[in-house]
Amino acid sequence: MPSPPRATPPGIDGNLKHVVSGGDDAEWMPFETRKLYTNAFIVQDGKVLLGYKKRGFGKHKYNGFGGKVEDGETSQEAALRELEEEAGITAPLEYAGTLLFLSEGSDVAFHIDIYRAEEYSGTIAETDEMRPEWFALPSINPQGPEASSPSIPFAQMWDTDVHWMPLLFSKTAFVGRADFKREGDVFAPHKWWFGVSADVELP
Ligand SMILES: Nc1[nH]c(=O)nc2c1ncn2[C@H]1C[C@H](O)[C@@H](COP(=O)(O)OP(=O)(O)OP(=O)(O)O)O1
Repeated sequence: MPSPPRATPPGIDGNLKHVVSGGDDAEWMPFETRKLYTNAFIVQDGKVLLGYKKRGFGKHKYNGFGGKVEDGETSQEAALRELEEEAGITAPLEYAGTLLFLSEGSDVAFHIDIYRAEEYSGTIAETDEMRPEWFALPSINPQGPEASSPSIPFAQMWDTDVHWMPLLFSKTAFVGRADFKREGDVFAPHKWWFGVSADVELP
């Protein structure tokens, strides 16, 4: 029997409606402070641009392009700067959602504002940090040109991204939280919750 939806976790606000949640019954991890980050995705012609992270935390995973919001910057300014620094392009980024990410052993919660755009300018370029690659969305037309791109490599991404990416692709603003436990060198998801504003009609 599916378990009932969990209550909205601590640290995320608003009048929200549950979409998906899971994990074990342990408490949500406590945190002292919140650090602001960004993550940006280009979604175009049935494909999404992801970057293979070559160094740093999250190395060897595919992700959007992003990083820390610096002092004096808005999150959107940071998202534009990071997209340019990591993929060499600029884009009319629009807010798409917020993810609160916690990892065992740290009292800092990463508050990640997620952005998307359907067009970009400039030439996509590999950088020291990221190798950009296009992947076909799950809902592609098998006869379309996008079908020649590989499928999104969820097995090589942060494990809970598979739960919110459909909301990103359907342009449904979402909010969620994912707590990860440390298992040796790797981080394993232990509890997650994603939702949307209570007045949103889900596709
Ligand atoms: N798609 C994603 N799903 C997820 O669950 N957690 C993510 C995530 N993208 C980033 N995180 C978490 C993990 C990581 O600790 C933190 C910061 O992520 P980033 O890799 O974007 O930042 P960087 O350390 O590269 O920052 P900069 O050095 O400023 O570029 O946010």
